[in-house]
Amino acid sequence: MVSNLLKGVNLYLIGMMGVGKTTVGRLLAQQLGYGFLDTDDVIVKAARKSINEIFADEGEAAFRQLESDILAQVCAYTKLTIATGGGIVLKQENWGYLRHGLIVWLDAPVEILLRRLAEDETRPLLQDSHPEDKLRSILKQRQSLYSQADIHITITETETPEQIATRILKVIPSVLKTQDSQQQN
Ligand SMILES: Nc1ncnc2c1ncn2[C@@H]1O[C@H](COP(=O)(O)OP(=O)(O)O)[C@@H](O)[C@H]1O
Ligand SMILES: O=C(O)C1=C[C@@H](OP(=O)(O)O)[C@@H](O)[C@H](O)C1
Ligand SMILES: [Mg+2]
Repeated sequence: MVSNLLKGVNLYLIGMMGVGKTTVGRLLAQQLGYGFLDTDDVIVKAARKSINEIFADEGEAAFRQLESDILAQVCAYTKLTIATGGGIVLKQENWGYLRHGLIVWLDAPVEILLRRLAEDETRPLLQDSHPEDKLRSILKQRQSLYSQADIHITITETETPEQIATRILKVIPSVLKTQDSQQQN
């Protein structure tokens, strides 16, 4: 069982908006018998405002601070799957928190992200006249940061959230083995 191997270590899902962190994270938590948290949800509940409202009223920098505060608090707990917001990788200090757990990068071509988010109005950074260009420039800025994850999963158009969760669970043992052997050296 993967959950026995993990010994309560948290899983953090990172990656671009629309890739499925929230959807797949919830399934992974169920399959592992873990709790599930989404940093955006925690922020919305605490602020009693939508992400759009926080960006509009307080600005992106204030949102990023709330995001870091949440991350600092959740890493005190174990047995959690945490879906992060796509921009969590931007702050260097966040990596110190993410590294408490196993970091999974969900990656997808921009075309897929764009199709999924075409009708979506809840991502303030995409409320732009050229959402495709915006997504490409955000990805360019973040790609090297996402690539610091422990696990890289590139999803395809037709893969269901269940199939993606299963694929992640399959690769976890090999990553844990590598980390164990690094610690012994
Ligand atoms: N594997 C998938 N196949 C099809 N649609 C998906 C898949 N994963 C997520 N979605 C859909 O894509 C949108 C974005 O998913 P979400 O989990 O909110 O992504 P993120 O948290 O990474 O922004 C949602 O409408 C969700 O239902
Ligand atoms: O990529 C980003 O900067 C953001 C991604 C969003 O979360 P999802 O990645 O869950 O869409 C949310 O945190 C906010 O709109 C900013
Ligand atoms: Mg999300």
